[in-house]
Amino acid sequence: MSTTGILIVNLGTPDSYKRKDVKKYLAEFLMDGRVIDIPFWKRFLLVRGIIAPFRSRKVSVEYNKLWLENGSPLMVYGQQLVNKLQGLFNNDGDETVVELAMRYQSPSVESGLNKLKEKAVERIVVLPLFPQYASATVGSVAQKVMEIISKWEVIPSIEFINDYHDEPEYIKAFAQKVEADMQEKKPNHVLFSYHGIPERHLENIQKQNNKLCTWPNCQCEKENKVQRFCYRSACFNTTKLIAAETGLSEEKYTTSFQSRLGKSPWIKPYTDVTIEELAKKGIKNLLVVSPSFVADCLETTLEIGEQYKELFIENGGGEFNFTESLNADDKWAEAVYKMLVSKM
Ligand SMILES: C=CC1=C(C)c2cc3[nH]c(cc4nc(cc5[nH]c(cc1n2)c(C)c5CCC(=O)O)C(CCC(=O)O)=C4C)c(C)c3C=C
Ligand SMILES: [Fe+2]
Repeated sequence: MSTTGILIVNLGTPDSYKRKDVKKYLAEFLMDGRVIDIPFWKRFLLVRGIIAPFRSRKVSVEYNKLWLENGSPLMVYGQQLVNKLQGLFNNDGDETVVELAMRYQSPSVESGLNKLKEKAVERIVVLPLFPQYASATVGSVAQKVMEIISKWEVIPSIEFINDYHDEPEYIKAFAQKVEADMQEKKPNHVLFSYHGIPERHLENIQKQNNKLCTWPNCQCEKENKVQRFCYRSACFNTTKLIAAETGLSEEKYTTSFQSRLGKSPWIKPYTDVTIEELAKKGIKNLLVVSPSFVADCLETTLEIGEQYKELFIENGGGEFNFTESLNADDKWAEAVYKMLVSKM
C-alpha cells in the first residue's frame, strides 16, 4: 500500500514572545507579496523600516499575555491537533503520516515536507488550516509548497484542500460551540467576525478572472451561489450555514471583518464599527464568534476578548461573550479526520 503524507499548515508564530523574535516573525510574514501586495521596494521600506520595528513592541506584549507553557497557542493547538489526527489514522491501521508546518517561522513548510519525503510518501495532501480561501493565506501556503516540491527529483501526487468553508464537519464543529454558548449565555445577538483582507485582494482575483469574484457588483450577504474563491462571499456563506445549523434567525446575527492593518480600504462591514452600532442600537448581550480562526490566537483572545469587549461596553453594551475556537478539541480532530478521509 502506498503511503500518504498530510501536511497541516497554520499561519506561523514567533519562536518566543521576545521582541526580537516577534520582529523577525512579522518581517517574514509581512514581506510575503501575497500578504502585502505592493512593489517589493515599497513593501521592504514599509515592513523593515516601520511595521516590524514599531509593531513588534505591542505584539510582543500581547504574545507574552497569551503564551502557553509549550509555546504560542497556534503552535500548541496545532501540535495537539496533529497528534490526535495521527492517532486516528493509526487506529485505522492506515499508513498515513501527519506533519505540522507553519507558513512563517518554525516548523517551516520545508521541514514538514522533508519529514514526509523521508517517509517516502507517494502522495501529499496539504491542508492549510484556513477554512475560507484567501491568496494571503491558502494561496501563500500553496505557492510555498509548490516552490519546494518543484525542486524534488520525485514529485509525488499532490493535492491542496484550499477551502472548506462549507464542509459539513467544520460547520457542525463550530455550530456545536455556538449552540452551547447560546444556551449558557443567552445572547440577544450573535456577531460572526472574520479576519479581514484589503478590498484590493478581491480586485486581484477579478484580474485573474472576473467570474471568480464579482464584488462589489454582488450581494455576498444574500447570494445563493457562493463564489468560493471570493473570501468575502465564502465568509458570508459560512455564517449562513452555522446560523442554519444553530437555528438562528436572520435578524439575530451579523457578519463583519476585523484585524484591519494600514490605511487602504478592507472588506466591510468592519467589526469595530459594527460593535459600536450594535451597542448603540441597544443590544445588551452580545456573543462574538470567529469562524475564520480554527485556533485561538492574538486576533481572538485579545482583539475580540479584550479590545472589542471594551468597545462594546464603552458604547453602552452590556454582557459580551466570545465563543472559544475549535483548538484541539477531540470533536474538531475527528471532524478534520473525516474531512481528510472523504477527500483522499
Ligand atoms: C484567518 C485568516 C487570515 C487572513 C485572511 C489574514 C490576512 C492578513 N493578516 C494580516 C496581518 C496580520 N495578521 C496577523 C495575525 C494573524 N492573522 C491570522 C490569520 C489571517 N490573516 C492569524 C491566525 C493571526 C494570529 C497569529 C497568532 O496569534 O499567533 C498579524 C500579527 C499580529 C498583529 O500585528 O496584529 C498581522 C500583522 C494582513 C496584512 C492580511 C491581509 C492580507
Ligand atoms: Fe492576519
